[in-house]
Amino acid sequence: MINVVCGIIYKGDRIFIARRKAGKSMAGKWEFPGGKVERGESEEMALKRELLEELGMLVTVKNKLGSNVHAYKDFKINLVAYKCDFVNASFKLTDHDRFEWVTPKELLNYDLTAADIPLVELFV
Ligand SMILES: Nc1nc2c([nH]c(=O)n2[C@H]2C[C@H](O)[C@@H](COP(=O)(O)OP(=O)(O)OP(=O)(O)O)O2)c(=O)[nH]1
Repeated sequence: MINVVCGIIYKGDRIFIARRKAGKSMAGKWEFPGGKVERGESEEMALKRELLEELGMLVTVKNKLGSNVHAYKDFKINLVAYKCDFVNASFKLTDHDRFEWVTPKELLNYDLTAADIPLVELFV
């Protein structure tokens, strides 16, 4: 099982989502950004590190919203979601090719990764 942490990043009433770029696994799918938790790292540390690396983004990590275990064809992930408040960002994208700030209701209009869809119910 792979432990992945992602941020439900709020700016006012909108949430940040980003599209995985060509060449990545699940290219073209939208996600809540984040990444794999490394050995010795807390989930909060991993999330802050990944957001800085992938988006040049600084957030305040708040409470854990929930998690979802999803079995893809080749691997299984435990995707843990934390509520975050946006602070600032350079938006220099390394792993994504688009991003949007959307209302919770708009989220399901995007082609999210399969693991993300049950998470949406936690905050819509
Ligand atoms: N960050 C993030 N990853 C997600 C979400 N939903 C989902 O299935 N994933 C998957 C995609 C990846 O298999 C894994 C996250 O790893 P990652 O994107 O940090 O992977 P990586 O940099 O090592 O690159 P790659 O091997 O996936 O190409 O979790 C999500 O909402 N956010």
